[in-house]
Amino acid sequence: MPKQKIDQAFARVLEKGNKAFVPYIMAGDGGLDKLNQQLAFLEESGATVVELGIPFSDPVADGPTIQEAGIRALASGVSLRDVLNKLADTKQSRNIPIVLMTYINPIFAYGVGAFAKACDEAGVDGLIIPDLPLEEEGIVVPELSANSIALIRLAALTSPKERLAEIAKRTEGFLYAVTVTGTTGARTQFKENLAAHLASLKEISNVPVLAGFGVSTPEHVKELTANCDGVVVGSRIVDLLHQGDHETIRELIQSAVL
Ligand SMILES: O=P(O)(O)OC[C@@H](O)[C@@H](O)c1c[nH]c2ccccc12
Repeated sequence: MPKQKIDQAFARVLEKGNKAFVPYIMAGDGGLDKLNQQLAFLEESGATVVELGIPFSDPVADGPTIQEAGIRALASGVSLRDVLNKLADTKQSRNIPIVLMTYINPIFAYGVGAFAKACDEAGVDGLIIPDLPLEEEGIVVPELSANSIALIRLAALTSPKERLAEIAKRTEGFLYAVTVTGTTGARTQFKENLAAHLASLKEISNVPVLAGFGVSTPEHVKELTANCDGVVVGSRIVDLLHQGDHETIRELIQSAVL
């Protein structure tokens, strides 16, 4: 029951009074051979769930750091199919839930039914599809549900109240609260009214609310988790992993622990 695996992972962390930490890495950055080792390192370091990006040629939601990681991964010839095969081969060696981040196009190219089945076989627990609006998600939801794969919805800062309510109602696993307007990438400061925005999402969500986009320091983690259940950190982790700075990654993950 993959969906439940995500729910249980969050419950375990939150019950202890800690906050959830979801690192994002780009699959195939550094070579696909490294993937299993990278996932093991994140699991050991205390990550709650891992968000694994699929390299894509047209990453419209991504800023420079993740675009470059995608270019490195594509240059080494990594495809969605390769990532799913690698995850399936190494499934027994990990416990941490895996959420794939991919745009809708590679899913179409794969075939929605075949993709959902391959995700299940690979031990994928959830999906983030940033360019799939609520109105269009009917094209994937039945196949994902049939394979117990959670679809994590994104709440934009600019969404009107009624839309946020619908997103909160439908999301599975967690609610991804996007903290900025714009693309992914480390930032230095957040909007003043962000705390209130996160608190209002907490009120309407039945699942954990995680803040992501721009989170890059332990101070950010503390600041944001005062009003939500955890954080997603992408660009900063991608950078540190590329530099081989495992110690700083570990410290960042541990900043979510009380
Ligand atoms: O890189 P940042 O600013 O830390 O943001 C998280 C992010 O990288 C990760 O969740 C992500 C990567 N690509 C995305 C596309 C859409 C939504 C989310 C993502």
